[in-house]
Amino acid sequence: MTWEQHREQLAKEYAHPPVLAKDLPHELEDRINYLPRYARRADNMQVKLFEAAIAENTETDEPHAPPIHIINDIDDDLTPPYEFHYSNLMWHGEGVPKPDWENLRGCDCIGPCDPKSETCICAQRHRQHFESPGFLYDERGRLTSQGYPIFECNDLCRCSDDCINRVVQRGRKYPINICKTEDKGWGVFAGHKRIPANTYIGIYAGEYLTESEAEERGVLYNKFGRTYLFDVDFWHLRVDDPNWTSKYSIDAYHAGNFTRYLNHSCDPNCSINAVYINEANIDKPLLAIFTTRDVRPGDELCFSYYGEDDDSDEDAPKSPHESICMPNDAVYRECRCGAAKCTGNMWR
Ligand SMILES: C[S@@+](CC[C@H](N)C(=O)[O-])C[C@H]1O[C@@H](n2cnc3c(N)ncnc32)[C@H](O)[C@@H]1O
Repeated sequence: MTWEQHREQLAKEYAHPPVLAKDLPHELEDRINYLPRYARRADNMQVKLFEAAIAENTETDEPHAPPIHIINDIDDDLTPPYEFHYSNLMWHGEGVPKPDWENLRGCDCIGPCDPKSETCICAQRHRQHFESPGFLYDERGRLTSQGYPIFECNDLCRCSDDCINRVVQRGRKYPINICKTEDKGWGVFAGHKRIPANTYIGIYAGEYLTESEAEERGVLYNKFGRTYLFDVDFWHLRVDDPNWTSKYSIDAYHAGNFTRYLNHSCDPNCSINAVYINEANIDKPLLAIFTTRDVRPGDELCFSYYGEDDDSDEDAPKSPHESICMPNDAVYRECRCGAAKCTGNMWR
C-alpha cells in the first residue's frame, strides 16, 4: 500500500465514528446497579469492575498509561455513580459535523519533525500562529506556553511516533486516582508520583453537542446539582469576530473519562488548552488538561471553571477558555475549593 492510499483509507475510517454516545452499550452498568449493595460490595466487586472498565476501554488509545484507582476513605459509596461509558474518545451528538479530514494536512518529514524546518507544514502552521520557530512542547513533552492553540502532528503526517509534536496523542504518563472528597463529591488526585508543571494529564472526553442541545441538557443537570457540560470557547476562536458565539459544548455525562471528576478551584493547578490532532475544523478542538505548576503526590487536581486566573503567566493570553457551560438558570452554589483566595461562589 502506498503512503497516499494509507492516508485515503484513514480518512474514510475516521470520517465515520461508530456510534452516538446515546447508543453506547450500558448492559454492564445496568446489571451492576440492579444488584443488592451487599453483592456489589463483596470482594470489592464494584470497585474492581469500575477499574477494569477503565483499563479495558482505554487499552487501545492509551496503552502505556498507568492504571487509575478508585479510592474512598470518606463514606460508604463504593465508586462514583455507575452511570456512564468510560472512554477517552470524542463522540458526536445530533447535528455536530464529523471530524473534517478533507482539509486536514500532514507533513512529509522523515523521522521526527525539525521545528526549524522550512518544509515541514506542521512547523509552518505553528509559525503562522505564533511568529516564532518551534512547537509548543519541549523535548520532555512539557508545554512551553499555556493558553495557545496546539496543532499536533496527525495521522496523515509522515513523521515518526517520537516526533516532539506528538504529546496528547501519546496519552497520560502519570498515575492519578479518582477519590471521594469531603464535600465536593468525587475528585481527581495525583497518584504516588510528583507531576511536573506543564504536564499533559488527559483530554476532557465526551460528546460534542450543539449549543441548543447543551442548553436543554444543562437545565436538567442543574436540577440534580451536577453538570458535566463544557463550552468550547477559546480566545483564538473569538479573536477575529466580535460577534462570535460558541458553536459546541462537550458533555461528559453519558461518555467521558476521569477528567469529568475534576473539581473547580479558585487557585487551580491545571488549565485547559485547545489541541487539534485529526481534526481540521477549528471549532472542534480537543480540550487538553495540563498542570500549571508542580503537583505533589496525593494533591487534588483542579482547574478553574471560569478560565484563567488574572495573575497567571504574563506571557500567556488571559482567559484561554471561557467556562464550564452555565445555562441561564445555573444554580449558584458555595465553592468549597478551600483556596486562600476562594471567591466563595462556584458560579459567580
Ligand atoms: C464536573 S463535576 C466534578 C465532579 C463531581 N465532584 C462529581 O462527584 O461528579 C462538577 C460538579 O462538582 C461539584 N463541584 C466541583 N467543584 C466544586 C467546588 N469547588 N465546590 C463545590 N462543589 C464543587 C459541583 O456539584 C459541580 O456541579
